[in-house]
Amino acid sequence: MQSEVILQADKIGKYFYDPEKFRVLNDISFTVNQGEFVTLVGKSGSGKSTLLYILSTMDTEYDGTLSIHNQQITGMKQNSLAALRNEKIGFVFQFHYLLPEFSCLRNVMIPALRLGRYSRKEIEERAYEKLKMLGLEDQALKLSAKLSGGQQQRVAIARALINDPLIIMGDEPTGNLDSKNTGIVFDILQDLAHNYHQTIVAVTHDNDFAHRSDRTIEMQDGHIITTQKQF
Ligand SMILES: Nc1ncnc2c1ncn2[C@@H]1O[C@H](COP(=O)(O)OP(=O)(O)OP(=O)(O)O)[C@@H](O)[C@H]1O
Repeated sequence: MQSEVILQADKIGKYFYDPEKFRVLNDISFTVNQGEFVTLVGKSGSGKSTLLYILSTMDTEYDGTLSIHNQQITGMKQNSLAALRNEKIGFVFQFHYLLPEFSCLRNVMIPALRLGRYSRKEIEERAYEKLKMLGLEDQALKLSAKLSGGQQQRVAIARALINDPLIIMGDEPTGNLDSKNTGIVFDILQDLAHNYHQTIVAVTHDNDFAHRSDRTIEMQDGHIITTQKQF
């Protein structure tokens, strides 16, 4: 069965001024299919975060075109983009950005409350389901600040999943974790991709993490230099 294309970047380019104009991304083209777990790697300064920011629809100043699930994103108005982002993209960052005064359940509910598609009761049930999927059902009512770093990152993954996003974007999702928790978070992401067809694109500096993903896209000086399947 042919997988659907979830993300398509076509000749993405970007300039910064520092203070002279310089090209930070040049002619970046690739596609990501449903259920693929792709990592973006490359030396510091190669343009990974800049690219992820564009792919996440947060930066709209670039050349080329970006499509998500065959919908052209480039040129969309900011308010439509914000709605699309909340509904279709889940984010997992290096730092979990959970609200410490709220329970884990409440933290996970937030993007769904913002989306406004489900009743509060349904949202609560969905949030509980996602926490259960990540082995955190016993922690649901605890304050997020009371959890360990690894558990907090799993709550952040549950929050990223609450609206059943088309794609999860990770910006160093294990950058703040020890090796044991890195392994746990990697296994969760891989399970989501392989068993739930969740599409994932993550920037990482962790070679081991990258080598275990389905495909690495390596960047150098704003170009893609290799894109290789991992076996
Ligand atoms: N807002 C900005 N204004 C000017 N230059 C910038 C800006 N943001 C990033 N840069 C420059 O663009 C280049 C790419 O930066 P980027 O953060 O995308 O790299 P990266 O590969 O993610 O690096 P790291 O691995 O260190 O996070 C670098 O030379 C950086 O200094």
